[in-house]
Amino acid sequence: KEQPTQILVLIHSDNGGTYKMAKELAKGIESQPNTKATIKLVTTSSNSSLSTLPVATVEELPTYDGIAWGSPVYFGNISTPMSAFMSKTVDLWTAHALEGIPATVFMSAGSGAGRELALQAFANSLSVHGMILVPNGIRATEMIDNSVPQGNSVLGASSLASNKTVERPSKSELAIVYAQGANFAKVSTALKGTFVKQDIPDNKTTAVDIETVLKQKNITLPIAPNPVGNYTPYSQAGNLIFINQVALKDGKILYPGKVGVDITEEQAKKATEQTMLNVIAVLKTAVGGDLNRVKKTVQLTGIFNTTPDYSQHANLMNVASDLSVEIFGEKGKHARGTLGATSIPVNSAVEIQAIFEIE
Ligand SMILES: Cc1cc2nc3c(=O)[nH]c(=O)nc-3n(C[C@H](O)[C@H](O)[C@H](O)COP(=O)(O)O)c2cc1C
Repeated sequence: KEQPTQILVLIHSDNGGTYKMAKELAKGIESQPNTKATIKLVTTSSNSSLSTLPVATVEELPTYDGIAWGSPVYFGNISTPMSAFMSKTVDLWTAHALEGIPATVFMSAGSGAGRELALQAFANSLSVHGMILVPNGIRATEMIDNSVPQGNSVLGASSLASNKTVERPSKSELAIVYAQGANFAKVSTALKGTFVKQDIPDNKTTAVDIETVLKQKNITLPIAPNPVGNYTPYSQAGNLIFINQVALKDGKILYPGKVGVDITEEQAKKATEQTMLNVIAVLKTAVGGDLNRVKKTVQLTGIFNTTPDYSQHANLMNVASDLSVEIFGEKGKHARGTLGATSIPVNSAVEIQAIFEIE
């Protein structure tokens, strides 16, 4: 049997409107023989009900037979996270990697103000990549209920999410996006094999999605602790992020005290792990939720509450270093310092100071 036509439905969605459209588009795609639609986000959604959706990497885009792009309308344009994702595709553009791949666009708007401008703006970016734009024309408009406002557009489906005369996306809007998906699948299948799948230069092809790594390794990030003084949870200077954390867990210090006196080394390691998870939770806030933007762990400094004769700081700190490498791979390798202190704020056994480079 021939390989199925693989179509990526690539979206940004925070309130879920774009996602509902994406699901219907995917149904339309899969209504066609031997086609498969995969919905992925450009970045983790702020909506917890979408938190299980996978996040796409830029590098995987040229591996599909077609890409359907979906975004909320932001001021008559594509949304900021969609735009940020698009900005990461320069290497693909240089490599002509998306040339000739079919693309189609759909959007969730609020009032609908500027939505056709926004759909067109989407198409502008995709034209720069030389993708084959597949507009929707007046497909399925004969099925729409004209007694309520509808988000139909010849460029691609849209939804008037804040017009609540009917539930949104409305049945009519869903019918249009379904028809768009079905047509897009036909075009993608027809054009399969007419474009050369490119290898992407440099080692970026091996990039892994950090959220997937966290899930695979069963690592749950805590909620980033709030500052308790006149300072910020992180500070950014250029592309560098500076973070300092102690072993706070749910508002209390995990295993407080002096290593070897109040707590065992095993407990100190648990405290170190918690501290490093706090660091990464804050880092996630610093990169707007997208840990794939972390380019490098630059340096980690571990300060431990120890007796004057203690010498196994490195052992304790390995927990934090291992976690960095486990999560970020090669990019997680770093320079490191460790030292002992007679006391640490709020009687934490450990404090970690961290510096990361981000893109
Ligand atoms: C910063 C910002 C700008 C927006 N600008 C527009 C706009 O120009 N026109 C419009 O119709 N809706 C606008 N909206 C509303 C969103 O497009 C709308 O809520 C959309 O349905 C959200 O999609 P989602 O449910 O997938 O997150 C804007 C929303 C935000 C947050």
